[in-house]
Amino acid sequence: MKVYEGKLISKGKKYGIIVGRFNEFIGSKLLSGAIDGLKRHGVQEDEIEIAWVPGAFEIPLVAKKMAATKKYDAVICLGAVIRGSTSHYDLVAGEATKGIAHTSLEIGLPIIFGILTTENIEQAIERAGTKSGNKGYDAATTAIEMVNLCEQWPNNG
Ligand SMILES: Nc1c(NC[C@H](O)[C@H](O)[C@H](O)CO)[nH]c(=O)[nH]c1=O
Ligand SMILES: CC(=O)[C@@H](O)COP(=O)(O)O
Repeated sequence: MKVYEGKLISKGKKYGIIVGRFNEFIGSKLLSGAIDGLKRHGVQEDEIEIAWVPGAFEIPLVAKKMAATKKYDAVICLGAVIRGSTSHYDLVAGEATKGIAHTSLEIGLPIIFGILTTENIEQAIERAGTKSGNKGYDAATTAIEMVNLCEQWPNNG
């Protein structure tokens, strides 16, 4: 029986990070967590490139542009969509999710979903480096694992 696994160590791989500026104080904590997660698993500073976008809705387009360059082995998407009092939350969260999934499948590159979608600010704070960990860090380790896993079936989209 052959079992495929992606190791949690990075050597010579490049990572693009996209972070939404909306709810910036959460986004910047996710970004710090992601950088920490990459560096702790062997990624060098010059192997990381970061793009800030206005909000989560803009993340898929920039993910597609970054992925299309073939310069990165994975792209990590970070942001925080926090429910307000209108239907805006569902639209922004839904489009960001769909866009990221679609782009990842279309281009055949790991594009990691590290966007918080929370009912309130407390839930977001809990997931941005307090009691529920840091989802940016988790997104970084997911990216490394997926890069190593996907390398086992090269050049087939
Ligand atoms: N409400 C949130 C947004 N809204 C902004 C959109 O993402 C977008 O920038 C705007 O509609 C212009 O196209 N973005 C978040 O990331 N988080 C939110 O809670
Ligand atoms: C998730 C959002 O878009 C949110 O900030 C919008 O809040 P509201 O629905 O109260 O306009």
